[in-house]
Amino acid sequence: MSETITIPCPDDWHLHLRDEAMLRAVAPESARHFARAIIMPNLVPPVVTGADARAYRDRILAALPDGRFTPLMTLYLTEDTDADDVAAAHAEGLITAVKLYPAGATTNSASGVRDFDRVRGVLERMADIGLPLCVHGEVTDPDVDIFDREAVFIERILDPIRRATPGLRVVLEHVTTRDGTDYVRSAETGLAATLTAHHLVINRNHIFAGGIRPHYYCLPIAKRETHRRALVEAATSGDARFFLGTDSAPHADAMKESACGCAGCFTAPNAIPLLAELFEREGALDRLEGFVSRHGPAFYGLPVNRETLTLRRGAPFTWPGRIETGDGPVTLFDPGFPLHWHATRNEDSA
Ligand SMILES: NC(=O)N[C@@H](CC(=O)O)C(=O)O
Ligand SMILES: [Zn+2]
Ligand SMILES: [Zn+2]
Repeated sequence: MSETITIPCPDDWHLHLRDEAMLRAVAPESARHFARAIIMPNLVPPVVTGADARAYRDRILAALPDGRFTPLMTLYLTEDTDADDVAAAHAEGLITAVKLYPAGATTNSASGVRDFDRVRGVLERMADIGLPLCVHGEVTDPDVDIFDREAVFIERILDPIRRATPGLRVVLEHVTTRDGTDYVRSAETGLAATLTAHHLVINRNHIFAGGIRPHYYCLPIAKRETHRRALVEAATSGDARFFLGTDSAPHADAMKESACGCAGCFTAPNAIPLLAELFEREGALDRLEGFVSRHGPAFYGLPVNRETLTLRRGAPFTWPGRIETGDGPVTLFDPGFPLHWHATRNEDSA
């Protein structure tokens, strides 16, 4: 087995960088292993207009002054989103996608969509101009069991939207179920999915192992082992419809270790070593490059990074249990097994 692998530098197709002190602490962690990332717009207040996206992009670039990381901006879709503003932001290359949060589905989603008919015009315009829609795919109906919300969303909301807007390109974000991977495979074109590192590792038992484990709580919530296996099969299959979106979602520990803890796992620092370990265990190391470096750019119509990243297998990789931020410590995702792959971005392009 080869102990060193060099691949085009990975990209992260779903990332939360937050803002201000948290942004300054977490952005360098992503830039260590990733050349580009799709930046989620769920700030408070959200990134809704082209002007918001420009200002946020500038704050991100100010936090990463060496120019080696490109933020790919998104707009937060609301019922009042202006299709012309979206089209103008796309035309000037300011945004790469629009993000749909069903109102109330997840962290900072209060401004999201309640009535999907009210965003029909924007979705049609996006289909016309080829701008992808990234979707948090969970229904918010409290009568639907939390473990069923993704499957029900696909049937009740996503499939009808895709049928009503045939040219719309959609990324079903952070897929957590076999229903999700099956649905993505059912479409020949125009549909893809991101998979996180943490959902490839934990199932729902991990959240309750010996007590409640707030650092394994994220949305969509981890599902049964059979679903985790479906995600691992999709990630390691070589199918270009599946690619990495870490959904690295830092919250200060005080916000997670609380009577009503926030959802999100912070995985930016160890997602790539973790995926190398996982793909190695699955006998699929040769497919890691497609999953982290090639399938995402292919879907978004962007070039693969010319810069490379080298993975070296060695002594177990150690990372701090938490990083310090201006908002307090943030605990890193612990996969619960040792990681042996050390990743380094190379200065030279391939
Ligand atoms: N994934 C999460 O559990 N949390 C994300 C929001 C999201 O991606 O749904 C966050 O912003 O904290
Ligand atoms: Zn989400
Ligand atoms: Zn997210």
